[in-house]
Amino acid sequence: MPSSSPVTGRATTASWLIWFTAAFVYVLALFHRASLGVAGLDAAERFGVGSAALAMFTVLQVGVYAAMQVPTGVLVDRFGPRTVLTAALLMLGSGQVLLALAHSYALGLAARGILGVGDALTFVSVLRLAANHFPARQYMVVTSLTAALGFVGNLAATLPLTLLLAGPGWLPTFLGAGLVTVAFVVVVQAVVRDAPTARTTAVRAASLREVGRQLAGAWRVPGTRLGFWTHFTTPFSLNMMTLLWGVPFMVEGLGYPPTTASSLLIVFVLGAMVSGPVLGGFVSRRPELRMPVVLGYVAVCVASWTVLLTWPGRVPVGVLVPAFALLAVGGPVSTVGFALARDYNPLPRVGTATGAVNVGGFVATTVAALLVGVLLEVSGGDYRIALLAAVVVLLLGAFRIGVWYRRARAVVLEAQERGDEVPVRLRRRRWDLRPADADRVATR
Ligand SMILES: N[C@@H](Cc1c[nH]cn1)C(=O)NCC(=O)O
Repeated sequence: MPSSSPVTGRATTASWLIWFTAAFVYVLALFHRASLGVAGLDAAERFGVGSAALAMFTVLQVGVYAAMQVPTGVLVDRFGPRTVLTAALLMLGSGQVLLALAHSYALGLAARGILGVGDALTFVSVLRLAANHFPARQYMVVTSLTAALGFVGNLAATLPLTLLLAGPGWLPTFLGAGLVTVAFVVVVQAVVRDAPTARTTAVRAASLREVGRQLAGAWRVPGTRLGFWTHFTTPFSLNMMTLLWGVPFMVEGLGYPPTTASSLLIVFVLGAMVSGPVLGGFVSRRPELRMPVVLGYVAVCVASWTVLLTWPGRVPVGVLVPAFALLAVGGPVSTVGFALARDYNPLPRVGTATGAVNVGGFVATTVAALLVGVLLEVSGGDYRIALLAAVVVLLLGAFRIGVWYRRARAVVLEAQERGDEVPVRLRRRRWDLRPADADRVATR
């Protein structure tokens, strides 16, 4: 099945078919990831646990996801995305089947842990296929389309899943979802090819030392580090609200009925789905503006949180909707981090670098979600105080973006001034590091 050359040429129908099949695995992963959002109350009843124990499901799942990102990147570079996607489907499916059958809290936790591993293996594999099958200039569009399509899985895990749980019930719903996921292995094996030519798929056993060198090599690149902090700062508000604190904030903090609260969560999903392709198209046409877009988003995000947390009295729906929609844009903006990893690392190391970047957002999500929980306890349930944790994480991320943006620019400017080819040409600004400082950064 021939497809485009990885860096030049045009993507073919085969490239799109391979991408779509892989992206559908991501849709399944997001469905499984978000499924406990609406099944939380059923889970609490089934396992006989309270809200703190219930929150552990999310923290464990996101924590496992974050911890698995670097190993995932290494596995993708080592075994190829097709094999890793197959493993992802098997883990996602078996985790969900185990959850369907589980009657104890411990088994339920184990099921979500297995599912978290499967989830962790998915996104980086899809991006690696995009890097292999599409020319570099299309990478950002394909990445944004992947993220947008994934949210279909999120949507399926809202009202349709609620109806399935209320109708057929826990066992048939989760068992069916698990088995369909395992069955999709057949489609992946039939359609997905790691790369357009056999030459680029060749896999060689790498020693642990080589793996370490690969990771250190990716991490040393300022573009990877800038990607990490971009991903740390931008999607966690969306994740934290949709996976854990959105509904409690609106119900307990603002006094909205649970049905209104869960309907308002759809604003996050639609906001990310709609803005993703628009942003991806814009940034692919104007890659030199991708970091200004990230910085602009951070400013908008700080403003949105400030409005939400300082609004006198109950925040009205007319304010919640635009604020949530703006926070949701962080999901698509985070894909800039992957484009940085793609542009500043050699192709055989892109999986590792992408995995390293993807750790950022999920570490930030875990830290912010935990901090909110702790601050809720300490403040006696005051959401205005507890959600300040999001602003603190945001400001930390913004500071680190500033540091690594200057360092990454310094390296690119120097290469450009030497006459080397660079992925995105830059214009030297007054606030750029001086060449002497840039030399120090490059050799560090
Ligand atoms: N680009 C983001 C998009 C996102 C964040 N949360 C849900 N989607 C991203 O990092 N995706 C990785 C993933 O596994 O969802």
